[in-house]
Amino acid sequence: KYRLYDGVSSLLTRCRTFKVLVIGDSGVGKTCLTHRLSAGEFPCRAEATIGVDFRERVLEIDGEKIKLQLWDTAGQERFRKSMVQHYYRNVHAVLFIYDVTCPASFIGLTSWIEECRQHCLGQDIPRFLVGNKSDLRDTSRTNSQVTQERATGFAKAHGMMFFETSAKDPPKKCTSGRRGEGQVGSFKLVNKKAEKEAASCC
Ligand SMILES: Nc1nc2c(ncn2[C@@H]2O[C@H](COP(=O)(O)OP(=O)(O)OP(=O)(O)O)[C@@H](O)[C@H]2O)c(=O)[nH]1
Repeated sequence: KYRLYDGVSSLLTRCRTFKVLVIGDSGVGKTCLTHRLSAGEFPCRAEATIGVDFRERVLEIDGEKIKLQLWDTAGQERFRKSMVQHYYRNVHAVLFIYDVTCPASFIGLTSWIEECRQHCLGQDIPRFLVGNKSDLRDTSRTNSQVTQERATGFAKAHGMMFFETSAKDPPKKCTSGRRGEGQVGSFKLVNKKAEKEAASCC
């Protein structure tokens, strides 16, 4: 039986939900990143996503509880198929993920941008470029990796905020607790202009 108490308590616990779409080539680490964001740890094993997996993270921003609903989508075409149109419905933000040690996954971003265009994703929807696996970055082998300069230029050209991170070994959190100082949670902001924008939006 539905009681008044249940109604009031569900009203009190309800919070605004934001749908965040996570896209990128297969193997770039979408599952591991969303797992890190929701559970705070690197999963002990990750299998190829089929269709979509959902994870959640509740944040408190300026005293208000906000729920991020992370849509971890399959990078492999054969596991996406007819579901794609559902991914793009009522999206609040998109994370474009690539692997910093895999230039092909960076080049592949153009087809993910094209997919967004085909599904009429509005230009007003915030887009974030995320270079994952920074723990594997080898500074002596810049040719076989995606440099931060290259990614910064790409992000600027496509109106995205750019972060580099590692689901496995994330950069240390900002200790001062203030925003816009180069890090947002365990994501490291690379673009200075974006840094200012982040200070005003999160
Ligand atoms: N070293 C390192 N390995 C990572 C990191 N993130 C993911 N991996 C590894 O990369 C592989 C692929 O990770 P997934 O999270 O399954 O990749 P995905 O993008 O979800 O792949 P699909 O589901 O096929 O689209 C796994 O072996 C992970 O352990 C990271 O930050 N650092």
